[in-house]
This record gives sequence, C-alpha cells and structure tokens, in this order.
Amino acid sequence: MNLKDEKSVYLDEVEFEDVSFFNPQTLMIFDSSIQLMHVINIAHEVTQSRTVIGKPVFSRLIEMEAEPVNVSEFQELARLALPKMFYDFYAGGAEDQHTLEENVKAFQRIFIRPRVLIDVSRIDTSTTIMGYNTLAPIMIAPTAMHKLAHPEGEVATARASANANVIMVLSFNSTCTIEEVASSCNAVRFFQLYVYKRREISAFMVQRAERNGFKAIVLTVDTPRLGRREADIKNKMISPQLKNFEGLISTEVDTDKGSNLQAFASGVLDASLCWKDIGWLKSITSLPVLIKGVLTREDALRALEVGVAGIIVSNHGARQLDYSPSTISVLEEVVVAVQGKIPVLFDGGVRRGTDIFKALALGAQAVMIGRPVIYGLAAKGEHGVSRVINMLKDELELTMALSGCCTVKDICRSHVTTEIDRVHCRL
Ligand SMILES: Cc1cc2nc3c(=O)[nH]c(=O)nc-3n(C[C@H](O)[C@H](O)[C@H](O)COP(=O)(O)O)c2cc1C
Ligand SMILES: CC(C)CC(=O)C(=O)O
Repeated sequence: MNLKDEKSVYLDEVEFEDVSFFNPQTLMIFDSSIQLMHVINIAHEVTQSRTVIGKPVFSRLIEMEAEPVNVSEFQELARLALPKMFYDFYAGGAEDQHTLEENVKAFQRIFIRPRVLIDVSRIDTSTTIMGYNTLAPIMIAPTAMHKLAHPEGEVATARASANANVIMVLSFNSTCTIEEVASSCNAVRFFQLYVYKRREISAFMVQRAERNGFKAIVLTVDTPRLGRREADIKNKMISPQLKNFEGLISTEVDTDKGSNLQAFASGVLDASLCWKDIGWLKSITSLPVLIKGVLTREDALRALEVGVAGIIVSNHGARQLDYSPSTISVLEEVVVAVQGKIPVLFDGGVRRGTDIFKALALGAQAVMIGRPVIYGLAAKGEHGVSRVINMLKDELELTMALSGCCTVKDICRSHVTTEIDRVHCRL
C-alpha cells in the first residue's frame, strides 16, 4: 500500500473529520484490495460528492503500516480500521459480556508445568485432524460475513489458511459464496451449518458444500435463537443480502428497531432442532458431521449416542448465552466423557500459543480461532490472516520448546495445572 500517494489525493479532499455516519452497507459493493482505498471508497460512495474521511482517521490508517507482534495488536488495528458497527459486531459478546471476558481470563488462571533437559532442538507442530495432516493444531473457526472486515472476504481467509496448511471452517453466513471459496484455492475445508426453519435451504447448502469438495459438516447447535448482543442492538447492525442465498431467501432485513441481524436470525433459525435431527442430517450427506457448541458431559455423551464424528467445545465466542462457562474450564469434562472415542476440538478465547498448548494439554485435538482471524483480515487482508496464523503457530512452537515437548503428542495433562488442581492440592 502506498500511503504517500494516497495521502496527496486524500488531503486535497478532506472536508469532515467524522466518519461515523457513513452507511456501512455500501462496503459490500466495493472490491478494492487495499484497505485504505477501501475505506475511502466507502466514504466517496455514500456522500457521492464529498469525502468524509478526516485527519484522525487518516493518521489511524498510517498506524496500520506497523507490523503487529501479537493478536491483541491486530485487534487494535482492526478497531482503528473498521466502522464502529462492524468492529462491535466482531468483537462483541452477549449481554454483560461476562463469558466473553472469562473465555480469555480463564486461560490466564492455568499455568504451564515445563519439563527441562529434554532435547528440543527440533519441534514439530504438525498434527492430524479428522484424518487430514495440518501444519499445526489450529483451525479457522466459522465466522460470519468476512466482507464486512475486508473486501476480499472469505476468499482472502481461505487463501491464507491454504497457504498455512490449516483447515478453514466456512460459515453458513459467509459473504463470498461456497463456490467462490472452493474455487479460490485447493485446501481441506469444512462447512458450518445452521438449520433453518426452511430445511430445504440448509439441505441445499449441505449439498453445495459436498459438491464443492468440503470435507465435513460442522453443525452449530448453540443457536436456536441469536444471543442478545447489545452493541448490535444500539448500532442497528445491518443484515446484508448474502450471495449464497440469492434466489432462495432474502437475508436483507431493514427495521429501525435494534439489530437487523437479530431480526433476520429470529425469522430463519429453527429453534425446534433437536438430537433426533442429527439422524436427518446424516441421511442427507455422506460427509462426517461434527457438532459445535457442546459444554457439558451430558451433551457429550448424547453426541456419542447419536454418532457424530466429532465434538467442538464452544460457547460461540461468548455471543450466545452469557454466564455460560468459559470453554477452557469445561474442556476436560467433555474430554473425559468422550474417552477418546471421537475427536474433541475446542474454541473460545485463544489469543496466544500458550492458550493452544493449554487446550491440547487438557485433551483438545486442535483449537479453532475466530476473532483473531477477523482482526488480521480487517487490518491487513489475506496477509493479516497469514500473520495471525503463523504468529500463533510460532508461539505454540516456542511454548513447546520451553516446556520440553517436541511434538504435539508429547503435550499431556501433566504439563498444566488448573485452578481445580490447585484446590485439590490443598485438600
Ligand atoms: C463475528 C463472529 C461471527 C461468528 N459467526 C459464526 C457463524 O456464522 N457460525 C458459527 O457457528 N459460529 C460463529 N461464530 C463463533 C465462532 O465460530 C467461534 O465459536 C468463536 O469465534 C470462538 O471464539 P474466539 O472468537 O474467541 O476465537 C462467530 C463468532 C464471531 C466473533
Ligand atoms: C449471522 C449470525 C447468525 C452469525 C453468527 O453466528 C454470529 O454472529 O455469531
């Protein structure tokens, strides 16, 4: 990105210093590949004749040239880059956001027990997930509407994942179509599914995913209704038309009352979905079915009974039920119930390689990352996503070396101490 050139164009045109009022919906129609142009274009489009980007915004964009060294720096860049409505949508959680905070804080209460005098001159982070070899036990969690973060949307995320050799789970609510993502690059990908009241739509999407080479279906089971995200209500979060659903259903909702996305979701999500429907899903696809959103031993056992191929311990990034437990605090409960019969994957609050190490030590086969990917995408497009993935992989590698683990298989329960362990020690 050549900021100096942009600057001269831009400074001539400055009229306002407030960008907060532009209509983010226009973001969907631009296809510029550089972030700065992207933001300026939106402003041009909305006001038609005037530029509404002012100095404070421009200086923020300059800051984006800095290379972040960790996920939280990417988050800050994303905050600066994005319209408030979108940043809040991505970063926010449900209600008091207690679980949102806990997802991250609970990791901080787990300590690593490093082992020394082990030859760690060679570290191998690679692993196998559902039979597929990957660079690291890291996957891309399904997150909706990547074009609100960057004009290349899910295609940029898919390319970064493919280059890094990690598995991406494409969201049912993606802004690029299943076909666009599939044809963008060769990679192992899974498809996330919501079951709509109009089941034929969900069934059609499953068939498209299958036809386009996706390798598994990830059924999200924690969203009979959308959680109450108060920032989205205040911002009147948009619900844009999604190309995947063209000719099937209108995803565009235009209400003045609160979150349009919430209004859309409440119209389409099938709240009657239950365990017996896993049978229906298995009957319409030959792909393995994983369920995403399990937090208890009871549901893990039920999942085994109905024959799913894998479980994802997840609270939807704390966007659904506030005061549900942090995911890392219940991971072991699920792992113990499953007894190694099927893979247990994990997401929620992973921001460091040490977090990945802790989740693996507690029995997860791999972790999925949600917001960090979006922050990378918003700040620096495909390059940003690559950086986030590689940063977490490098941090994991260092953690393994400093803990005496040469391979992912070497990471075991005795490498961490949890709060519960410490209570038991005192008894
Ligand atoms: C902006 C955003 C959109 C999301 N969209 C979806 C979605 O479409 N489908 C889904 O199953 N989960 C969705 N999730 C949940 C993620 O798959 C994942 O569970 C969560 O982001 C993990 O937590 P983390 O963001 O702390 O990594 C979304 C999460 C975020 C933050
Ligand atoms: C469009 C939404 C239903 C996507 C979602 O799952 C989320 O925002 O958490």
